Amino acid sequence: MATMELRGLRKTYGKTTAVSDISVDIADGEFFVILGPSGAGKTTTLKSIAGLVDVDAGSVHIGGVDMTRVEPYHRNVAMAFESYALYPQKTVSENLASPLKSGRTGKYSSAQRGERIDQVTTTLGINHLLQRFPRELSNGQRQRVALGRVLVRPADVYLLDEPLSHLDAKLRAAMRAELKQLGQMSNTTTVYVTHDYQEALALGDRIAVMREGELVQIGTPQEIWRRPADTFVARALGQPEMNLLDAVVDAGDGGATFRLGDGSVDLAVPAGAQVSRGDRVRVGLRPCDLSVGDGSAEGIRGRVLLAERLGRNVELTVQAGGEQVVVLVSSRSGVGEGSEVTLTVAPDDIHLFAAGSGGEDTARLDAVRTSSMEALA
Ligand SMILES: Nc1ncnc2c1ncn2[C@@H]1O[C@H](COP(=O)(O)OP(=O)(O)OP(=O)(O)O)[C@@H](O)[C@H]1O
Repeated sequence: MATMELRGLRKTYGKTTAVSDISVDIADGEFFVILGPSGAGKTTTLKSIAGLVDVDAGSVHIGGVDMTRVEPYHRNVAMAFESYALYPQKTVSENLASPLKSGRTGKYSSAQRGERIDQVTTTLGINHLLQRFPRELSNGQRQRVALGRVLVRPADVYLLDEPLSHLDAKLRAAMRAELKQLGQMSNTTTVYVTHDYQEALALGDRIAVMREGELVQIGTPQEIWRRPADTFVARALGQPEMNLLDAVVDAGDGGATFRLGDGSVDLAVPAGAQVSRGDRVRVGLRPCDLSVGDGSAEGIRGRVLLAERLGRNVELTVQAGGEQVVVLVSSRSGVGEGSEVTLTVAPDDIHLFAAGSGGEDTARLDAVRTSSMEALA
């Protein structure tokens, strides 16, 4: 257990800046998730904490101690990689026991080792595999054993790099719950890297969204979901992605009207957004926040172009003015292709971003710095 402070971390590889300026305080026992697309710098950040890369600038403090130039072995940090390294000639049981026999963990009695292995194997659902050799495991099983090898070892900090990436969707969802429970039980500070927003929302005490080497927003799952700081964060959370519709404000101050394409839509301006008549904006609407009524109701009028079944839901693509709006409805709603519909949304679910040209990401107009960002300032 330990607090962790990262200050101004920077790592470049030739002309590539993998991590450009990362600062964050992570609390003792916190489950901290870094969410970002491929190449954002997530793994480099973890390796910087573990001491597996030499940072060009900045510092890493663990438990209040400056670890920036300390050898990885002396940091008391355990890291799980996406690739799953196991000893091929040892059984699963022996693979799990070996981290407890070496170095600073060598002090554990065999009873304590047994207890620890039991706890981790139960959580990861791998007790039945203990006598097998790695070659007798599926990729998903091997990944769980590799994760087990990291988690059996008591450490100040666990660094987990996409540890569920090789599991099928059902097992991933089950393991999310188990991992969360294990994190709470062991109360060990954990930094967890993923590009799966559902995993981030389910697991994180806080989430940092990363883009091109920088942390764009840090906040609780609720803060990041409710108030994404810009359109990049908004699009990173949710599948299908948030609709971003170009609009013009018809009347500012309070209940405004937006012109969407050639139609007008009454949408309340989110509290705190400074907009006036004539301003160009991007209105963000999550597909799951839109309700579909028949064409006679008030709201965004449109026609269903496409209805695609996704399990229990149907994804509708609605042509509304010059815009296409994606909506997620229950398959029982009975709305099909060609239907005339009206889309409505609760005022709280309207996100307003600055206008942009060429599709670049733009900032939230009612942006408030989240508590966690303020703590850093
Ligand atoms: N050893 C290296 N040599 C050169 N470039 C590197 C090296 N490691 C990482 N990079 C580059 O640094 C950037 C960040 O890489 P990193 O692996 O940290 O991203 P990531 O967010 O973990 O991506 P992924 O989700 O694909 O694992 C990328 O552009 C990558 O190509």
